[in-house]
Amino acid sequence: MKDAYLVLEDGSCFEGKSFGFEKSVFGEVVFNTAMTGYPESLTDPSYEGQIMVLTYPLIGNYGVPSAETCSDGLSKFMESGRIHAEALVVGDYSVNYSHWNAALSLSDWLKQEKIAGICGVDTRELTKVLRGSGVMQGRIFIGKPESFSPQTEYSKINFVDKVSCREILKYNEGAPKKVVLLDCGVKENIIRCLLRRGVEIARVPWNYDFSGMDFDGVFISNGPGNPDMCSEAVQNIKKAMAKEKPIFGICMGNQLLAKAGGAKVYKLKYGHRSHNQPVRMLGTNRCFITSQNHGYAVDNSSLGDDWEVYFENMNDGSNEGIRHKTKPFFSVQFHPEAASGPTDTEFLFDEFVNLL
Ligand SMILES: NC(=O)CC[C@H](N)C(=O)O
Repeated sequence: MKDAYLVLEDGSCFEGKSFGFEKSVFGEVVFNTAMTGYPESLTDPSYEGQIMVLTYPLIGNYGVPSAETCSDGLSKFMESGRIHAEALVVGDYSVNYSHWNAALSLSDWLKQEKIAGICGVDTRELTKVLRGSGVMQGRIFIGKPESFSPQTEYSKINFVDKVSCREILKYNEGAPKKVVLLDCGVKENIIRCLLRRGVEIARVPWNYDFSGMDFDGVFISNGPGNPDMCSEAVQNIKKAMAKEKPIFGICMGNQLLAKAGGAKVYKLKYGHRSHNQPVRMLGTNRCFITSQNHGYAVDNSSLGDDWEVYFENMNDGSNEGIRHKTKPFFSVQFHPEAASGPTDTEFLFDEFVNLL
């Protein structure tokens, strides 16, 4: 294994060994504290442009499932057709793996997908740096480290345009209820969750003006990067709101619906990326443990009078969802589809489909 380094924009340097594809890449360095789920997280399009650091020390021990797809083109086990993270940074890489569903090792998968990976890094120490200073950009070097200063700002790149579908894709055609799915980089388990509830889906590109389509409801997906880069989507969501049909959004979908309702988003210091984020449904004592992956959040103080906070994060009080006071529009910042993570909030898909 070659020596490999992660150099952060503040100059800190972490040394490890390359266990993935040998290439120098850069990205926004973010940490995820989940204990499992690296196949799903790596293929989550919301990680486009980011270097993923896993704090759980033992990674790779259950291998990676196969990339096989179903007849509708959706992946059987992954969240999209490829790895989206720019690189993976772990503590102990487990060379031996064992799982009923494993098809190959994590190392072989990274090499096959041409994604850099470093192991042997004290990822908890690295996480303390990111928690202290906030997320920052970093670069992976193979062989010997150099100094690094980012050329482009993460927040100025339209990553959604890189991961959204290019043409309309239909699923379960002919079903009685039709959902337009605005694809900002949708995780495939969201599509599976909707299909299990018997709806037809028209998956449209992130900037497609779907307002003239025939639909019973709109779903706004998760997606990478800064929601302020998606103003075309916000305009089209505003047009859809005028029709007063049900709208449900997840993660980026929460941020875009909030923006369409006139609210603002801001960047969190180091985001929420884990399987154990506690959220409370406002106005109740119902708490749920949720799976999350986001760096931006809706500013509650900017919500208009027609809107209310639906969920709040019990760690830091930040917004975890919004709801219109009189119309069937709601969205959440966490991931009710899980994949990976707890499934406590999957009932939100039922609420959406029941409204159609
Ligand atoms: N998973 C997501 O949809 C993330 C939304 C947005 N890119 C953020 O980081 O906040």
